[in-house]
Amino acid sequence: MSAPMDGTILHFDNLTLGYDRHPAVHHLDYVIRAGALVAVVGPNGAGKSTLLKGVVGSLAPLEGKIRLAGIKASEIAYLPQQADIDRSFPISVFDMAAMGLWQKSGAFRRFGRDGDRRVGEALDIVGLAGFEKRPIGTLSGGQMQRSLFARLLLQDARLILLDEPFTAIDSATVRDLKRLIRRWHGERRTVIAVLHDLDQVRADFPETLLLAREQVAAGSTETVLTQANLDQARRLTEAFDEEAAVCGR
Ligand SMILES: Nc1ncnc2c1ncn2[C@@H]1O[C@H](COP(=O)(O)OP(=O)(O)OP(=O)(O)O)[C@@H](O)[C@H]1O
Repeated sequence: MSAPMDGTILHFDNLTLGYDRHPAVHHLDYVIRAGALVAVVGPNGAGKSTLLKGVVGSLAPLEGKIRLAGIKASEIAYLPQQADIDRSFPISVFDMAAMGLWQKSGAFRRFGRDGDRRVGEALDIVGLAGFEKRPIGTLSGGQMQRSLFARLLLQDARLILLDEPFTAIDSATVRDLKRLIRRWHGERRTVIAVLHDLDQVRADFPETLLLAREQVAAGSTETVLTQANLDQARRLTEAFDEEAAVCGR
């Protein structure tokens, strides 16, 4: 990876994101270092998915900024929540994974034998060798998640965003996918994952951003995931007014 060891990759500057002028995340100031492995946690509705959507550019800030440092938008890979993925799309496991190559080379390029080999290798790594021709609609939840991780592998991205990658996934798949995340971390890629299982966060993610529409705490996981901070996040999320307008803070 070409990212400097102590460089930053992503800056949130007084960031407010929302829908129809109603903020879902507001006044966030935080910096992510290149190579960091960061969990984003918080109660339901805390704005975690919204934050990732802002980073991939599918939601423009209402206020403030998201700044990428030293990377291009095309170097970001994004795994949406399972509920947001249309599995009725008639595409094979092979072609789904191969989409990971497009981002670098353009959608209509043919990849030839080298591309086919790389897709095969990625499917092998995620444990889906032999599934190449299966329509994605016939996969189990865990198999589908494995095929999406194969796509991420092929994207070869420097910043990887994962929205609830382990929700409703069997334990063997979780174990295998965690291994891939560790591999990405070892390769100095930056990984940001929205997670609900705090034991998982404590075990595998050194850094945590605790959100409740605003930042409650951020930094080393141990200092962020205290009972006091978690209680505060719950109180703030419960008290949030869904109809609130963007404030002038
Ligand atoms: N497309 C949308 N249009 C309007 N409001 C939305 C939209 N998507 C999310 N919201 C609202 O924004 C707020 C934050 O939602 P978000 O999905 O970011 O929360 P979350 O922390 O990811 O929650 P969960 O843990 O339940 O997935 C919620 O009040 C939600 O209803």
